[in-house]
Amino acid sequence: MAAPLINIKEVSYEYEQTKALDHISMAVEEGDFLAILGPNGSGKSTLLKIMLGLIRPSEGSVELFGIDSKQFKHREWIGYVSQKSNSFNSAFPATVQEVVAGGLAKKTGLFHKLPKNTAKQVEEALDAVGMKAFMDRSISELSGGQQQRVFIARALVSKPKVLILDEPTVGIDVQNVQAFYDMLAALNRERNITLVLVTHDVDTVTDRITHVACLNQTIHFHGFKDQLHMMSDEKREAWYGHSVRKIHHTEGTHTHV
Ligand SMILES: Nc1ncnc2c1ncn2[C@@H]1O[C@H](COP(=O)(O)OP(=O)(O)OP(=O)(O)O)[C@@H](O)[C@H]1O
Repeated sequence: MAAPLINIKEVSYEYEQTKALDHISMAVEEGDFLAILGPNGSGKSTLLKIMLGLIRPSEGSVELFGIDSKQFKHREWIGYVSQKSNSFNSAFPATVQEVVAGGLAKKTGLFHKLPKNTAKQVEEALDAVGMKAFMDRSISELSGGQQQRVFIARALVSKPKVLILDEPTVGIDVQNVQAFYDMLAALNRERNITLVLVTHDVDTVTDRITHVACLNQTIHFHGFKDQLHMMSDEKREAWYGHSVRKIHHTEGTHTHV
């Protein structure tokens, strides 16, 4: 069996005053569409930074594509869309295709006119997120949800195998959240991109996701999304605290907490 794309082994992480992660073990397999869920301050961003190799665990180890993360050289295999990617200066003068091409800038350097091959890659990435028609528009003219799609295209342009998204639906209105998840699901299924997304909004978990990890310093549940309702009351309480409504699974549509 192929090695997991991301394998977190007994990882703990401590900031100066705070223990953010406590002996976390979890694996992300090729083809997973995983949502990491947890309340504010539960360690979600810290876990992402560990997966991305931005910080090193205080204890434990991480393997990426079967290689110890300290030796791992193919950072371009892991794309990242940060929480703040679309909170840029709204007067930013770039076009959509320039923003997406920026995802290749490390490889190609800065350019005034896109080389032919780059232009094709940019077009493909925009097509994957349903934004090809907006190629020549100024990024500042787009809605929050459209900008988020463009930033996903920017991460996709270097053809990552895994895409990690930190709270991608923030700033997208309720009516468009489902369409946004449809787009992510198409990337997952049709383009075989493994997806890991983080959110504290449990209501955004939809049928599109295959796996769920419930994090609050430790992992309280990790498995198929359909089994989430089997989590015991004690576990749920320990995970999310007192404000949690009981998880129920309604005719295979949404999973609410
Ligand atoms: N740079 C830092 N220095 C010190 N403590 C930090 C730092 N970053 C995070 N922490 C602490 O570590 C814990 C986990 O934070 P983290 O940002 O990983 O949580 P989160 O689940 O992503 O939260 P949110 O949903 O609010 O974004 C919190 O108690 C936080 O205060």
